[in-house]
Amino acid sequence: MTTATPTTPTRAREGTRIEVRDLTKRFGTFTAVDNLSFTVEPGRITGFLGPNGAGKTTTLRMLLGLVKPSSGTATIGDLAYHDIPQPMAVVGSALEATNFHPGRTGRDHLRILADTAGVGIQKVDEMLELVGIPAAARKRAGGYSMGMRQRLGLAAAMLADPQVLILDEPANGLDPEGIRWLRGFLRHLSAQGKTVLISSHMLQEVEQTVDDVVIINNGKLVKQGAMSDLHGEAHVIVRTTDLDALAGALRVADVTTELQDGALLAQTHDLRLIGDVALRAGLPIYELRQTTTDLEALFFELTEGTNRNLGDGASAGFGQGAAPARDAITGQEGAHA
Ligand SMILES: Nc1ncnc2c1ncn2[C@@H]1O[C@H](COP(=O)(O)OP(=O)(O)OP(=O)(O)O)[C@@H](O)[C@H]1O
Repeated sequence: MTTATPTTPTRAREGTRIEVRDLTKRFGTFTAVDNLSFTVEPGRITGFLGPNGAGKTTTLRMLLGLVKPSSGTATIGDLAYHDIPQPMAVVGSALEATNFHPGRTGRDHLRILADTAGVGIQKVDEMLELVGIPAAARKRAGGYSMGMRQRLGLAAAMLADPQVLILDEPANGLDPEGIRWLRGFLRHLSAQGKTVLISSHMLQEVEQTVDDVVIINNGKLVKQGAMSDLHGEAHVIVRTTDLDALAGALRVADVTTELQDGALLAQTHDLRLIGDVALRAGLPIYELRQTTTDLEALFFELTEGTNRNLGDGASAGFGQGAAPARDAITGQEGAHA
């Protein structure tokens, strides 16, 4: 049996993994990213989450070779971005939706990029079609809505059909229909085995889109895992006339319950089982539903109270974080890197 396995076919089969190991970025005395480690798997959509100023963009910029880490590594398919031979063919990224020259049409933007990436010009129209802005692409990007800029950014990222997609706040500025479209678009890509990493400062915004989450706060990892784990165990809330009688009947069916706000909270996700038990016990059902985790509350719990970007007296809501150390002139995070 031969042991010589060429690297590229193996990667193509297994997909390309993103690995962040002990990554730290200091801006002067301020630690924006603090010893961060996580992995992003191919064939899955991973949400990179954290409140404003948590260090998401800085991490993504280090992954894309735009900011030099103070220590640690960030690799894509085992290689640092600068070591990837044809990076645009491996990684597509959209970091800032506002980054387009306002006087240039969307189509011209893509043409220039296609040229740089050595991609045929026919790909430009194909991508514009794919992201749903073929008509708008003939207009100057300066007149684009935020949603249109997001779509153009996505088209640019996809031009060279990369294996890995890294998108900074791609849902920002999209209406509900746009978010639904984005979800379908990203699902399609992950189903092809592509590695998709998207950042967001709102868990709810991406909860139906992502398979996995990496949550950070103050530059540090708070949680990594499957989205389904965040939802926790499903329980059932059931309301009837005689809670004790139903609790007894459920105990016989091996379902434990506890009283909660005048209802029973049953340790199962099986609505039908509860309904059948109640029917057999001759008890009417007034309410029967699965409980769902309040993701906003969970996200708040994971990141609350300690947000370094919120000034005194500011409530720890999301979307309110100031970014005090951001470059005042360019607004670019990597400006001093
Ligand atoms: N070039 C820089 N110089 C100094 N501080 C910086 C620089 N770039 C980022 N920071 C600071 O690092 C912290 C992390 O910023 P970053 O933009 O990575 O956060 P984020 O999680 O992407 O936030 P947001 O959701 O607001 O985009 C912030 O406090 C920011 O002000």
